[in-house]
Amino acid sequence: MIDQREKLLEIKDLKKHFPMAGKTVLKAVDGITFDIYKGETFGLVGESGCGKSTAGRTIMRLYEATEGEVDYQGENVHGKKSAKELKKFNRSMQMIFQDPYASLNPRMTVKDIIAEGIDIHGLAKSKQERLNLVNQLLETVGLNQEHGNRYPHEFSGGQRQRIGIARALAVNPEFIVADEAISALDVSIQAQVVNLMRELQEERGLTYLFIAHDLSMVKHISDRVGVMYLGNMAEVATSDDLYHEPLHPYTQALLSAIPISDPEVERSRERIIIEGDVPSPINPPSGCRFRTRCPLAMDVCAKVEPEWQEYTKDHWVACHLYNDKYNEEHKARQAVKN
Ligand SMILES: Nc1ncnc2c1ncn2[C@@H]1O[C@H](COP(=O)(O)OP(=O)(O)OP(=O)(O)O)[C@@H](O)[C@H]1O
Repeated sequence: MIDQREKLLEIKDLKKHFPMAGKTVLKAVDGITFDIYKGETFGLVGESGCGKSTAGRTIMRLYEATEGEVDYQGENVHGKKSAKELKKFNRSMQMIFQDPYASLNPRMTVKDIIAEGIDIHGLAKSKQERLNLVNQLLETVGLNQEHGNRYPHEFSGGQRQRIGIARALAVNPEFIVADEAISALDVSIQAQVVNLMRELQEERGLTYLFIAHDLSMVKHISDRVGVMYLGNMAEVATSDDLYHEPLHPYTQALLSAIPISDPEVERSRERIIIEGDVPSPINPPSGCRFRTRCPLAMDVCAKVEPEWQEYTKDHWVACHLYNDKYNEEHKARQAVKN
């Protein structure tokens, strides 16, 4: 089953650097490599500022890549394209934002907001067809026709997110980047929006890149999860593997911070505290970027950047602990401790 998956996107050593004052450069995304399979939900997590949104936007071509490739069904979206090809990409990939209020034009009716993509891509032949499409979309996301004549401020956060989803669906995309799409909503509303997104995924075969800062949020939604740290990918695995057998010390620390409802288990488990703040992406640490906060850092971690390797099937990690050449030092230290 797993080997029949079709790659929708191949992200290859993707970099997005922002030029700052003088000659300084902010390395928001600094060489990430992973695939997204057709029909799956890929969760992307990490602390604030680690580059998740920038990665999502660069994958969608909202930002030009500094280096690397994003192959969408085998074609590099950052390569040279004709206007027609660009339009095709823009239609295939849509984005849902964290704050639907900020991303919905307050002066436009919901009907016109949803119809924007339909107009741009000429998907309706008449006014009536346009209206029919909008009404269908409103129903698809659990709103009704009458809502189309209202303005964004008349809706709750959850309803606004539904409008954002309807707007994204209007052009029949294959791939949707949901950037912290449910983070600002109440927990019960989050569940409703997630259920809607799941239903839409099943009905339309959608592929999601689901960005969130919180591992517990993506746990139930994602087929696979990528953990980012300071512009790099630390680990990618299936949700099950990531939650049950996390390899990277950063993932282990993030997971240990998720509260468990069973007080007995909660009391007995070991919490891994990550000391200090995330270093600056303008001047990231040498070698492994996590080493300044890593409880298991070895001498080599300051000198050599860890290789991105598939350690076990479908489980990728960038950490010297999983490289036989270097982990002798770790084993020796563990032996002394025990
Ligand atoms: N347009 C920009 N120009 C300059 N720097 C930027 C720009 N966008 C993001 N950054 C910087 O790039 C780094 C990564 O930001 P990004 O928003 O991608 O992180 P994130 O993981 O999505 O964080 P958050 O969850 O807080 O949105 C941060 O240091 C941020 O300040």
